[in-house]
Amino acid sequence: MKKEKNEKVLNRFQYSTEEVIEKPFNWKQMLRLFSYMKPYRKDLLPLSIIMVLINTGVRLVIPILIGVYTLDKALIEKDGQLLAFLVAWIAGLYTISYLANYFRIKWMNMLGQSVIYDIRKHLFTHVQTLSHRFFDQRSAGSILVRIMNDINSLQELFTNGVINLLMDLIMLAGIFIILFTLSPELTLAIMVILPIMFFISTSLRRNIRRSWQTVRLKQSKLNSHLNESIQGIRITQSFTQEKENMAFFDGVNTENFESWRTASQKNAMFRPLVELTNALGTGVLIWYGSHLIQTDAITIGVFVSFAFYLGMFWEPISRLGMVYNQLLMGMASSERIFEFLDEKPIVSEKTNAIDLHEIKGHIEFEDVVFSYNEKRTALNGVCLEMKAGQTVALVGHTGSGKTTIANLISRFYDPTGGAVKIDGHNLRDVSLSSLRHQISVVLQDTFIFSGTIFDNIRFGRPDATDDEVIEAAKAVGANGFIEKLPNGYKTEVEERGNILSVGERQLLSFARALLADPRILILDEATASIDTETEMKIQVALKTLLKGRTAIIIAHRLSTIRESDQIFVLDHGNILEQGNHDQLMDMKGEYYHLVKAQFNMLEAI
Ligand SMILES: Nc1ncnc2c1ncn2[C@@H]1O[C@H](COP(=O)(O)OP(=O)(O)OP(=O)(O)O)[C@@H](O)[C@H]1O
Repeated sequence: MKKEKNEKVLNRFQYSTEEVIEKPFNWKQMLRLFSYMKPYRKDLLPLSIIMVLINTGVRLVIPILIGVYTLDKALIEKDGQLLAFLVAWIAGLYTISYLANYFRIKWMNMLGQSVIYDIRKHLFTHVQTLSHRFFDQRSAGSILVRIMNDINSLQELFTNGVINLLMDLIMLAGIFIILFTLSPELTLAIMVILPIMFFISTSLRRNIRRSWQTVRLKQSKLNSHLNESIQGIRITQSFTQEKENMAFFDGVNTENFESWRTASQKNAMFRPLVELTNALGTGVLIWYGSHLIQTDAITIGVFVSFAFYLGMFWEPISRLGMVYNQLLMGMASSERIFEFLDEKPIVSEKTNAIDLHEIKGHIEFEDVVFSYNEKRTALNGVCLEMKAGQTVALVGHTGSGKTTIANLISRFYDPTGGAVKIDGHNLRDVSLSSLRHQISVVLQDTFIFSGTIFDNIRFGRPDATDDEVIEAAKAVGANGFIEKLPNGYKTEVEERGNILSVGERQLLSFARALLADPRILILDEATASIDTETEMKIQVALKTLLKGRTAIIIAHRLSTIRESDQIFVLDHGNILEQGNHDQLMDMKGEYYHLVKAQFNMLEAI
């Protein structure tokens, strides 16, 4: 029984994680990704490449100077002057290599960070233009993951990968050419370690990286659970679900721990294996190299140069393996990023869209049909007219289409059939910003942004002065509670405005809307019950807010409905009745029954 209960609880927590971390190489996608480097092709990119070339060239030359020239020539021939000259050159070259490396890292990091900054900005700007339908189909978390994690995983590729690839290829080619020139036999002999090195730097490393990826997935699951638990703590406590919650947490925490243990065990194998391979290479060099010295096939200087180059082998091979892995990961991440970037807003502006100047606020729905998806129609040929300056109430059962009508007026969606017109302009022909600039939407659940009360009210009109903000707050009766807050208008409120009550948040959103001074106001009245005093304040505030503009209210309060100029009664996406309160009551139809059932206050009317 207990187990069954737990299983039910576990079903509650379903976190989707985007697990595809690698994709096959795709040239077209790669070129598109690298096109983000274009703005830097005249400064950071060439500068970094020059530093790479200098650094690689210098590092390739130094072992020859040490082995072949210093040992074989200056020391064996006891040429003091040549020795001093070579030592000075080697010291100078090391300094150049150090400086070139310093600037390479500095400019490459700058290039990588700038590209990441640009991609993130591009993606965020684009996501902001997307239609509501895009957000209907995705959770905020999955969008966040793309803007943060997927772009982060490209960071290494751009910061180190791309340019290091060039450096490593030149370095490896350079080492081989020099080694072959010095001694082809010894070169072939020490090549035995190459396949092992490639194996370690690609397969083994990928295996380790996948294990770390699993750790990250487990961590994000843990994060999601923690987030949900803290957000929903009040509900958890009131339903006494702490034990079940803890059991689930324990499971995710253990998974996280186990995945970490596997990854760190694999990781621990890496370094010793690399060192073992290096030791194998050194063994071959000593064994076969000393044989070649004895047979006079090579000099001691060549032997020493070989030892230096052998030490330089690992770094480029290891990094090539890493870049390869980064490229595969970059493919998966960039595919997800491009999927968002290629998403077109469903509600788009025509190229010759009209800018609506000061509108009057006359709204018409002409035979409007709309569905969110193929399965169900939300509006079935709705015809309605709202005259400029009128207050219109939309009433009806839940799911009858009230919010949909409001959404179409703001043009968050386009109708599937028919037309929505404002002042005679079909909304399909007007520019979105000029339309939305003149409409304010006040939602039931007022969104409070983190910032001060000032910032929150000013959201609708960022250029408003402090005095204008205070005036708007006074007009809707919000000034009283704001002044009682610890820092008045400068009080910091959190993301969801937890320190404010439902009624206070409503008043704040009224002040925000009043300050924006829209021609059309869409208001989804809060359903939450609030105390009579606040209720009265809200009613008074509403009167101020509605004055002089067209207002569409998704009404839940009888007092609001009664004072409306017109009421539309909706049912399953159709307008059943329309008129003012008295007319509709006289009809004794759907409205009459709705009022009777919902408000149970007929006697009072
Ligand atoms: N984003 C959406 N995607 C798919 N279907 C939706 C979406 N929003 C609403 N619907 C569906 O469209 C129909 C009308 O919904 P709408 O939100 O307009 O109703 P409503 O009258 O405002 O209801 P409520 O009073 O509960 O807010 C409902 O069947 C609803 O399930």
